[in-house]
Parts: sequence; structure tokens; C-alpha cells
Amino acid sequence: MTSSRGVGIRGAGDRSAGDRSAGDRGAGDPPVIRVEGLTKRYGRRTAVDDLSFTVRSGRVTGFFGPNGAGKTTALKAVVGLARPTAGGAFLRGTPVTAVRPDARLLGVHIEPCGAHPGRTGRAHLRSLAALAGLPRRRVGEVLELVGLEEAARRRVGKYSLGMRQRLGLAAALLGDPEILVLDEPVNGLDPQGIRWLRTLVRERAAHGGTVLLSSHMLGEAAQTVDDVVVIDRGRLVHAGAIRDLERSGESAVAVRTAETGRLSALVAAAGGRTKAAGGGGLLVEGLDAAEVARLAHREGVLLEEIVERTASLEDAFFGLTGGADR
Ligand SMILES: Nc1ncnc2c1ncn2[C@@H]1O[C@H](COP(=O)(O)OP(=O)(O)OP(=O)(O)O)[C@@H](O)[C@H]1O
Repeated sequence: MTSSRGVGIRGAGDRSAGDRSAGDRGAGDPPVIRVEGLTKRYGRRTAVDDLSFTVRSGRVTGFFGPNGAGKTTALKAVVGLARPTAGGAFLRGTPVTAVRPDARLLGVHIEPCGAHPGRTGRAHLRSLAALAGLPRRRVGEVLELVGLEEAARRRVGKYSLGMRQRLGLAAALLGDPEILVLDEPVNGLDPQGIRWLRTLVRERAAHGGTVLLSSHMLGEAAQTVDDVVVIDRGRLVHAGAIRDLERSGESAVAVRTAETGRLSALVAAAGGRTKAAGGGGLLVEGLDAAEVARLAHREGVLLEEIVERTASLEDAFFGLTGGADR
């Protein structure tokens, strides 16, 4: 299975993403991507389980889950590379299975990218462009866009993981597609590469394009994505704006005191909860730092340290998924 789905058949469209905008479409139009009751079983193993979510245009949507959660399997079904056991995906209201391959509509990068190790990066892209009826000059343009001009003459078999990611991205970008679906695009990129990728996907969304990208690290993607879809064991556990997820994480107050038993009882009486924290400290939930400080002061409990801890996105992710890779 290769990522060439969508490097398709229609003629040499070379409209820039800037020619489109989310406002091109009416509010009543079907969503750019809709996944409906998607289930994929391999024998007795259910990789994706009754998954439904919507991806909006003009936004970057992060598709998150621990290793083995079913992200790649679901993305393959979304782009028509895997046949669902039940349910399916719709692009602008049309079942993906009925969508004509079109490099200007859908660009996909899912490893393995299908490039023969003995061919050069440029030759690989040239054959994809020819197959899709795209002009040859697009190859030079995307090579420049992904920063692979120098490596383009080298054989793909000699590429690093980061270079293969850039090549896969170049292939996905050949048709300057309205929808970009990328599976773990950050894998193998150095910090500079991650920043570059972030800028690239943000720019596409800013110009009305739609990006759906997967990752197993929610915290790192916070600056890149607008919306999140989180799955665990193939099932949806959260979908919504990243800002809502950031806000949903409950903050806690970390305190150190010699009178943990007394403070715990006082917190419970005030409607809060406590948990033992490392180093003899206490973690208070359900009260903010000012309330804990006032309570301790009023009851004469000496606090040696008090710190408000805001839950991180990573905490929220672990809370949603249990955190364990499988
Ligand atoms: N072709 C296949 N045959 C059998 N089982 C498969 C196949 N592809 C995936 N699976 C199983 O389906 C489950 C989901 O795998 P998938 O690769 O979709 O998860 P993922 O979230 O993308 O994981 P990772 O982050 O590790 O890439 C795993 O248990 C995996 O072993």
C-alpha cells in the first residue's frame, strides 16, 4: 500500500491553496471529512471500533492516540486505502470509495511511501506527477517546498527517516491538494524540521486548506492543531477544539506541610480532595491555591510550600487514554 492515493488522474491543476477559502462553501454544505461508524477488524482483532468524527475545512485537525490505538488503520480507511469492516468516510458528503482519485482534492502521506529504494527522489516524484497528469515543474516546486532539492538526485534507499518524511510530504503536495492527510509526519524530523512542518500546515489551513495529521504526542502538537480527535483502543475518547481540551484539564495545588492528616481533613470538609504526592507532599484538587492558603491560615496549619499546578495537555491526554502504549 502506498501513499499515492490522490496523486490522481485529473488534469494539471496548479491552483494555489490561496485560491480557496473556507468561506467558499456554504454553512449547510457537508463537512470536508466525515467519518461515520468506522470499524476495521483484522481477524478477531478490532483495530478501529465504531469511530465517528468530523474534520472542518480551514483547520488543522490532530488525530491522536497511543501506539496501536488504530490511527494508521483509521486514516487508511479515511483516504480509501483500506476497506472498512463497517461504516466509512465521506469527503464533502461523497463516500470516499466513490470519490474519483484527484491529486488536487486529496494528498496523502502514510508510510511506507512506496518509493523504490533504488530510484532517486526526483524520479519517484516525476512518475507520480506523470500518473496524476500534473506538470513536471511541480516536482521541482515541491522538492523546494520540502527542502529536498539537494537530496533529490540520491537514491531513496539512502534517505534518512526525516528525508523520507519530506519525500512523502512532497508526494502528497504534488497536486496542491485541498485536503492533506498525514500519518505521523513529525516522526524522524529534527526540531527545525518540526517547526518547518508546523509552518507549512498552518499556512495551508490559513489559506482554506484542510489538514488531518496523526501523532501519538498531544503535547507537542498543541501549537500546530486547531481541533483534536483522540482515540484509544480504536474508539473515540474525545473530539473538539484544542483550546477546550487545554481548559478541561483540572488544575491542582501541590502543598508541603508537616500536618498532612489535618490538612486533608480540612480540605475534605471544604469540599476538596487530596492525594499523597512525592516527597511527603499533598496534591489538593477541587480548591484553588488561595482557598487552600486561607483554610490553612485560618486553622493554623503551617504550609511549607504551596504551588498551583495547571494540568498540561499531556496530562489531559494520559487522562483520556490511560497513557499506556500497546
Ligand atoms: N494489517 C494488519 N493486520 C493485522 N493487524 C493489524 C494490521 N494493521 C494494524 N493492525 C493492528 O491494529 C491495531 C492498530 O494499529 P495501527 O497501526 O492502526 O495503530 P496506530 O495508532 O497507528 O499505532 P502507531 O502509533 O504505533 O503507528 C494494532 O493492534 C495493530 O497490531
